[in-house]
Amino acid sequence: MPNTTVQRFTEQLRQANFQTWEDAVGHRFVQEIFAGTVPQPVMAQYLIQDHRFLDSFLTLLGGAIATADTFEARLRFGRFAGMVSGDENTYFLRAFEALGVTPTQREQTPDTTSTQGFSAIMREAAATREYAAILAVLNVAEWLYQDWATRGTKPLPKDFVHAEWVTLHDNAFFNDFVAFLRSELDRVGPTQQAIAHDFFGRAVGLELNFFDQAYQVPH
Ligand SMILES: Cc1ncc(CO)c(N)n1
Repeated sequence: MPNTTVQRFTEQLRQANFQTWEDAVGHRFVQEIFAGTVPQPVMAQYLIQDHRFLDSFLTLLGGAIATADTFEARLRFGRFAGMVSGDENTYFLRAFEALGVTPTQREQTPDTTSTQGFSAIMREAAATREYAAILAVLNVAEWLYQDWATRGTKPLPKDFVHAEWVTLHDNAFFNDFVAFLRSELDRVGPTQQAIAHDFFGRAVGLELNFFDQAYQVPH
């Protein structure tokens, strides 16, 4: 019997980048987060870089608020921007404190090439003013993180720096938001396939590089 199942558009995007996606969600960093064994210099480097990622990410969310075609979508992006600017940002500040990362260290650490790459692709996606392009990057950032965070084994490590990095990406609010992002891209992506594939594929590559580059510090 012919297989007549039509895959969701977001599933097609993931399949088109399957190996890179799997390499990212199964990365050593993810394994060590669940084991509670990420070396301190690696966690510090990762979070310094990721706090900058968050800044560009908020720019992209602003683009989503501006280009979404429904009020309901704008409200959801607005609520998510509130969470990122609140709970998630305070996690970073508490983690820097616990890891002994000083403001000077944060300032003096240069951007890695993947941080620069993320900043550039998020600004590029926002500048297209194409909702599908913006959604493609948002989907990778949030869905790929939800995927690794929900695949790991419980119980979580005791240390909040490790445990909370999992729970920030595996909770009811976050899971709902990822479901919303996917349904939006399933809805608007099929008429914007080329741009959606382009941004999605590049963002998956950057996610893998981002994990790799956290280990490019002495540890
Ligand atoms: C690099 C990266 N990708 C995705 C997320 C999830 O928002 C994050 N915090 N950092």
